[in-house]
Amino acid sequence: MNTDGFEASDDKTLNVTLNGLRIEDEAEAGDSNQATKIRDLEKKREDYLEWPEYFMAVAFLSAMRSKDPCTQVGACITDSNNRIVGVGYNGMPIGCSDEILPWGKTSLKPLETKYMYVCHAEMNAIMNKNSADLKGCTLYVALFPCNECAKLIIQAGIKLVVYMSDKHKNKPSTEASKLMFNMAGVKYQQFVPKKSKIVIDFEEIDWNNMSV
Ligand SMILES: O=c1ccn([C@H]2C[C@H](O)[C@@H](COP(=O)(O)O)O2)c(=O)[nH]1
Ligand SMILES: [Zn+2]
Repeated sequence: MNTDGFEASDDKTLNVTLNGLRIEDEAEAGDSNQATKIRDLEKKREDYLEWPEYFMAVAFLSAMRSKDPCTQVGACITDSNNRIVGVGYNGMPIGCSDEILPWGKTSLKPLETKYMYVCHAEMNAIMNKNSADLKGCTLYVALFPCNECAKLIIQAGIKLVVYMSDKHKNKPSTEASKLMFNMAGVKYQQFVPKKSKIVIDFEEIDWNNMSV
């Protein structure tokens, strides 16, 4: 065996011993791509999701549950140990049929628009909490919270809001949220993704390269 842990055998098969396991490869001895690939399996991955990206991705995944035809919003609340303590997305209240309540927004009759009924993602994430309280927690959310959600966030004791888009930044509701956050000492910061894409392609998962 050479110093790389590779063993050239007579039949031109590359035999590699990793952690006591013999990995046999069809590649010719000296195939450096294959050698690099196998060596990479011994090192810690470097392209894993960092916490903020993971939590924002959970918020976006949750948004995919929303039945709102125009805007799907998701939220994810985490504690100081990086544990997820609540997730939510915009939807109709429990027991109120989302087949019957309206999803439109253009009717001149307020009762015939979704705005009268839909629970915002932030509200649902707070209500869905699985810990005793949310004091000192962080909320990851797709849109900068409206003033109603800002009140809930403050009352829940959440201390940091990480948002993706502030497309409503000129709306009075956003101004009110910021005013209240500033007064209450809730910090907010825009999320800057390090990866432009996070993809889960069930058909592309390479099970052969996983030890599960
Ligand atoms: O902070 C927010 C703001 C909005 N939402 C929800 C409420 C509605 O279901 C949609 C907004 O609908 P538009 O058609 O874009 O007016 O988003 C939320 O969950 N959180
Ligand atoms: Zn809201």
